[in-house]
Amino acid sequence: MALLNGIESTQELLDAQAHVWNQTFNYINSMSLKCAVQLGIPDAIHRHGAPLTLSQLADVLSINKTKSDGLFRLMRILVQSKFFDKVKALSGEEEAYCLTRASRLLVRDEPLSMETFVVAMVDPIFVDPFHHVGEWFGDDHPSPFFTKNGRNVWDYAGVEQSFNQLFNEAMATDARLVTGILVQECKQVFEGLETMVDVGGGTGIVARGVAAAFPGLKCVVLDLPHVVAGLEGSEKLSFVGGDMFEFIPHANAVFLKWILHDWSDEECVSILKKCKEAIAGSNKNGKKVIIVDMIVGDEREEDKTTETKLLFDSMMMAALTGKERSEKEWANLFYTSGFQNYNITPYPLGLRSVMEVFP
Ligand SMILES: C[S@@+](CC[C@H](N)C(=O)[O-])C[C@H]1O[C@@H](n2cnc3c(N)ncnc32)[C@H](O)[C@@H]1O
Ligand SMILES: O=c1cc(-c2ccc(O)c(O)c2)oc2c(O)c(O)ccc12
Repeated sequence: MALLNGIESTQELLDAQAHVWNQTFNYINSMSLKCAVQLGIPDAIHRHGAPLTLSQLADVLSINKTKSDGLFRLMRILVQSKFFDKVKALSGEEEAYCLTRASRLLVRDEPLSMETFVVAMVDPIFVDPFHHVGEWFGDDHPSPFFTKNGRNVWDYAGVEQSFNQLFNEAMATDARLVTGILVQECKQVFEGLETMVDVGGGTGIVARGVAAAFPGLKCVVLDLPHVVAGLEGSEKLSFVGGDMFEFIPHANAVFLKWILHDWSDEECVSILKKCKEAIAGSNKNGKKVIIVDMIVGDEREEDKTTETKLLFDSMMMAALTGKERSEKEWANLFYTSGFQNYNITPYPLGLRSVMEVFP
């Protein structure tokens, strides 16, 4: 006899309950990560230069002594989620915590640190829109972020300086990590270019790195006025405040990293048409649009990769009007915008691909 529609055995019933628990409380993984970063646990272990026992960790973090059992439990869940490892302490039998690859990326002030990214993305201002997704399905607003804040992300950044800074810093952490890989592993994409405009290039980290790596190349960063305000260029790098839906400075190539996934298909076609105009005047053979974004729907990939891409897709829906696209959806955008062909370098950047689109 079925215990519940479709559930035949006690084991199935209990497995289903456990699954509901697991998914309901999944956010506690994010919050535990937030707490580790807030307390500076990755820094403490890094500074010590060797694994730290629980009591050493409690000492260096100056936590309230009555809370050391809490620290043990926080570390236990973070070992489970692979942010720390447990090893034998140098001094003897006691167990001690060391960094994993993931928590090495959370050490503050390291060149490739993602600490600011984590701090930003678990801040209530970034999390709140997710409490409004249900409401958004019934209203006329373009995104749950809009439902919550009465403005879209970019307008909000224009009026709330703290949000603007947090968002730009979060993006900069990714730009730092990606730039080194781009200029080393994807040289062929930039070789031969004399001018490139990084549209929505934020604070200019990618453009600065690419310009430095290719001697004959000058870069322009186009971003909204509140993003580029006060930024200093150089002989090889200049900043332009403006709107990519209105005008994109002319160049041999346009670079778009983490731009098109922010926007709907119609909005992407408008952007891509402006990109086409920007490269049209160039007499170089190499004229193209270079896109760095994810491609979803590769059946050979691991479950966790697909899950992470779908998390990004949901984030684009909650924060903006964008989405993560399959290769077919990307190709559709390119052809609808008047481009003739494209070339994909799959996964030089982990979950993201590099797409070159030709007029
Ligand atoms: C997700 S961020 C990506 C930043 C950068 N490309 C990176 O990957 O680090 C999107 C960028 O697009 C910019 N942006 C949004 N609307 C824009 C517009 N209409 N014109 C130019 N830039 C815009 C934002 O200010 C932001 O810097
Ligand atoms: O990591 C990101 C996070 C967000 C984001 C914005 C507003 C929110 O309320 C929110 O919860 C998340 O926006 C991004 C984006 O727009 C990108 O193009 C690439 C990455 C991110």
